Amino acid sequence: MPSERDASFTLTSLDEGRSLRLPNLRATVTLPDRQTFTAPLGLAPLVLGKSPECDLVVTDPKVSRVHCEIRLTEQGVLLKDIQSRNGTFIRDVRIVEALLPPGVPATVGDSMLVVQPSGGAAVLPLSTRGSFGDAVGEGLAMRALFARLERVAKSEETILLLGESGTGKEVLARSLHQESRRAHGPYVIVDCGAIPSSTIEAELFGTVAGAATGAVNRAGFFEAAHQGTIFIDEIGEVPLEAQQKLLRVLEARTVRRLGSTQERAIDVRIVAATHRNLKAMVAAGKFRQDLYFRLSVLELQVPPLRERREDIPLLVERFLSSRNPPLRASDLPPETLPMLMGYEWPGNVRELRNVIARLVLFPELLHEILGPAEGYASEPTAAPLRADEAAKVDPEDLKLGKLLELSLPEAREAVLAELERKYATAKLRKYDGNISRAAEAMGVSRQLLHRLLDRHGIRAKDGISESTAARRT
Ligand SMILES: Nc1ncnc2c1ncn2[C@@H]1O[C@H](COP(=O)(O)OP(=O)(O)OP(=O)(O)O)[C@@H](O)[C@H]1O
Repeated sequence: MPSERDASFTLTSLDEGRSLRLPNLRATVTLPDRQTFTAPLGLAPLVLGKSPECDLVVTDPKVSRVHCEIRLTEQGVLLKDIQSRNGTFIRDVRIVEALLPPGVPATVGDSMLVVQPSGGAAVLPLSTRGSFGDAVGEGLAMRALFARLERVAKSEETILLLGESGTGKEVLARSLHQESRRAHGPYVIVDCGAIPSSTIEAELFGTVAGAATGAVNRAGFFEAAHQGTIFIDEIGEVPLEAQQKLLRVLEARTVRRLGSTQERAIDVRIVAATHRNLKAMVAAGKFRQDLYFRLSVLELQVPPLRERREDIPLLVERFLSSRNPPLRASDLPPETLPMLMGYEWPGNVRELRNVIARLVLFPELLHEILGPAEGYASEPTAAPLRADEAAKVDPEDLKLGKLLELSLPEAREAVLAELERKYATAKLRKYDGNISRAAEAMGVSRQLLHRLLDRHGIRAKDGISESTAARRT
């Protein structure tokens, strides 16, 4: 049996930190009836549990929905219980967090978990920089991603960025453009989640006068991106019919404006992104397989923030230093960083950026902001006030606290921003994350709601389970 420090069981840094030896490991769970569940363990940790959202789904009734996490580290395989009901055990000792020696069984529910090498190791190049364009990150996961981006930036290949909402796909796409040979050309962003499906083709490919009622001669986003880069965000939202035209553009590198027969040659580098599991959408008939294959030649996974907590201090410094006047982490209360490091970050880096902006104004809200009442996993808050009830609120009851230290315009903006955030969160919760229904109930357009969610780092509930699955596919 290999020793606990055997390199076949640890992440090992090579070439003075320029590459990483990644052993080929598998985690296998055997149920009492000998049924087995298995999954490869790579740089991304595996979450084990009964929930279909887990990476290693185990049907043992004594295993919790989310039971434990298995993570490969420089010290070995780290097994961490995630507050499971029946506990996680190594050699009959209940553990909170412990290194799991190779081949040694751990117990989860009535089942046995073993992690073992299964073939040769891979060597992953690591970036020696802690950034790629505007994106920062110094943990192994981001340095491995930056190394791949550095290599593909100069190529002309289409790139597909996958990852949960707020992980940084847009900032990476923009950085790819800046690091590419097209840096002096246009960079055009198309947010397919914010464009109504009825107009998406006109927006992408352009129109000629008379193509439809009121149509004018207009170039689409592809033409606008000529000699530059087009970033197609939320590509999973593109309707099937438009997907077919998109595939044709990707293959022929020509566009035909709606209503025209003329093909126009375009010279565009395509970067697409989605928080959805495109493979699952292909299986469900919602995304064309040929388009997926065309896009996924270079598929890069952007890890969620909870899997790279080591990047949090650097990101906090980045967000604070870009304020006016610039701040440092030491300007925040001392318990801030440990609390930020311990939070789950369902809205990822976007949520971190917004939390920092709020903490700068209201540091005393630390516990309220990062407490269990936030995020969609939490219970709904009390029903919002009706307009007639709101009118009865006595202004004398409002706690002004820190607001009194601000100018009136700043205080007004801070209060309105907070109201907007809580209102949108409550409405989305009520409509189970359905943007269209929430927007309708709020009396605003879907586009405005998208912008509002973006501003506050709120994540719509739809797609959460898909995106969790997307990390592993
Ligand atoms: N590694 C990073 N370094 C610095 N800033 C980052 C990083 N990742 C994300 N951000 C910031 O977090 C915010 C959200 O990032 P971004 O919009 O790129 O996420 P996204 O994955 O494209 O989200 P969505 O899927 O919702 O469109 C932006 O303000 C971005 O600048």
